[in-house]
Amino acid sequence: MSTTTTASAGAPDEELQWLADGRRIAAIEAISVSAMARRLPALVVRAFRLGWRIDRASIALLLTCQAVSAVLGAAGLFATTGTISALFGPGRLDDKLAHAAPSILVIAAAAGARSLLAITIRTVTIHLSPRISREAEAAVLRATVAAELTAYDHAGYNDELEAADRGAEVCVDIVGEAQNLLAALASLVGAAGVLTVLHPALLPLLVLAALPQGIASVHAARVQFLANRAAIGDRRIMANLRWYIHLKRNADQVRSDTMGDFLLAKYDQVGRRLDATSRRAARQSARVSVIGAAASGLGTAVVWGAMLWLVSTGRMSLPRGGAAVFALTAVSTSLHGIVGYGADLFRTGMYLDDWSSFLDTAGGHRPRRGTETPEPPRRITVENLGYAYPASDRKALDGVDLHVERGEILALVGENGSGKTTLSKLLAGLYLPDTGSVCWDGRDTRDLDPHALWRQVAVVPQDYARWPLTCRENITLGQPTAEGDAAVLRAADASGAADVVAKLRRGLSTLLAVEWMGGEELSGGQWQRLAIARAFHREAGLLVLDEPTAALDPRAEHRIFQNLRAVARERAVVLVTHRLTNVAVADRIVVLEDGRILQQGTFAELVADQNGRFRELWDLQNERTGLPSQRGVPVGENREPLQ
Ligand SMILES: Nc1ncnc2c1ncn2[C@@H]1O[C@H](COP(=O)(O)OP(=O)(O)OP(=O)(O)O)[C@@H](O)[C@H]1O
Repeated sequence: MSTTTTASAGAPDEELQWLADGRRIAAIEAISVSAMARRLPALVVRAFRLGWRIDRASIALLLTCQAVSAVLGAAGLFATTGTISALFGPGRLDDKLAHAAPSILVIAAAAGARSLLAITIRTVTIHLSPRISREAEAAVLRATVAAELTAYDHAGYNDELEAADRGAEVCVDIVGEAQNLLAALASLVGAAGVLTVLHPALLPLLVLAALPQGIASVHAARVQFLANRAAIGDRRIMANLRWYIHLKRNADQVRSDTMGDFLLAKYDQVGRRLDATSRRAARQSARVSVIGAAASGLGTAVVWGAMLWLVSTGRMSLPRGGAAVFALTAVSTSLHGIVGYGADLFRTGMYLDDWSSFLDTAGGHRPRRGTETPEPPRRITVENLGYAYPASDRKALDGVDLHVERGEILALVGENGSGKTTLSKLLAGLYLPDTGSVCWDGRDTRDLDPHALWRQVAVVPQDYARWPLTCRENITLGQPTAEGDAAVLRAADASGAADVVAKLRRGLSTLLAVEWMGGEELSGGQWQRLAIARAFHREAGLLVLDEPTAALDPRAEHRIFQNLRAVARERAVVLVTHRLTNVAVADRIVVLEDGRILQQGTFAELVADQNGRFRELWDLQNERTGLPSQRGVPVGENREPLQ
């Protein structure tokens, strides 16, 4: 039994879990209901400010419509009370009707004008909201693109990114909700004025009656938000599982490995965890809402009772009592509106907090490096380099010293996890060292402007991107050189991608995207040829090739390594590969083990070192191919069981 198996025996399997920043979740949970209510004005301002940045005219129009509508609402209500007083007052019926006619006209005109204003407000909001959402999404995209690559390795970053995406999605609602809240507030002011004129005691009573409902609604909104926030992780895991199951790249394995039921069971397991969270939240928010509604119902009964008492004891005349019924209904509708819309706005505001706090977080990962612009490097020097991934307590690289020069091919070899890819990323300035240094012509990568540095870097990563763009754009990456297609075709020729281009329906102009996006699909090796072509096309001083020929056929692979010497003439080339026959092309080979350099030298030197790791790996590879071993012993006669 291996050590690993012994160590893990008896321990329960780890479950899928989404890594979140615990401090942020705790801060969200600590927000009290009263703090939430106090934030409402700030949220309204924020909604309009967001809109203001995008379309000032629309926001100005919305605010004007809102104000005019409020004034008309108050005028209508005044006219209503005037009409009721006239109709219920003493005198002959035709006199009363004549007296009420102007008020009725005002009511009709105000109602008509308010309808028109409501249509205008709705139209402008519909037009404005998606643009706000798009702007919010674009802000998230800009922030992620501008952040350091290491941001993705920090616990909580992906969680916040996810929450920010959700925040950007709901931004579409915020202007509408702020509008509704303002409209309800404006109606309240008008109706409250009328009610106070009728009797000063009614308004405070009504506000008291609505208060419990208000508190309960905001409380329920908070519970709902926290539940949604807590469920983000599980939702994200489910989305990822769905993606793994759907993905065309995995579809054959899901079938041939008969994994469907197993994966669906995993999906279901996370789903049940999610259901439990939602159930808890629904129960909690229902409890709060019931208490709020009961208290509010009781309060409303008290208000109506008070009004009846005022009328029956002659403290308020009957016509005034009739008018007060209207005013009371208007005030209570407005109050309920304020409570409901306020709770909506608050919930959206919390999502918006996620959005803006992610912009801050991503901002926190924005490169803090120098501003010097590097030339294509003549020599890259690595001294005492140490690096550990943020989420790991093990060093991926430790005490590494090496150099690579223009015109030179440096090969990095070593077993899986020995640190080759990490080292190549540090050479390319994608990561910065924790200790020691990486210097381009004597200048520390920490002091260089990152974008200027990356313009001097061409990378073929192990997992290269398959951009849903045209074939030409997949090679130029949207950055054509002055030579245009001539340079594209030259790079395609050197990488073997020219054969691929020749077979495409519209050559370089063919869209390369999965079928459902209207493009042609390539094979894995064809994509890899394009990935190499894009690196050859880039006018960069450092070329990093990380397993660049893993998917290539022998002829294509041969061509790449034949051309590599010519490509290296004007560049420093770093080649990472497990195929040791390919590293014969390198000027120097560095063998890594557990993040440290174990050996370095030329191919001939390393093969000649009978006891070295390179020679061991070389023999193992040759054994498998059945080629005569470099020790001169035919492999077939020297087989030992591989561990
Ligand atoms: N994003 C990451 N977060 C945490 N640890 C990582 C991360 N990427 C790599 N590692 C760890 O760093 C070590 C070096 O990884 P690296 O990818 O550099 O190895 P490699 O030599 O390129 O491996 P391979 O031959 O399999 O490509 C490994 O132990 C790996 O587990």
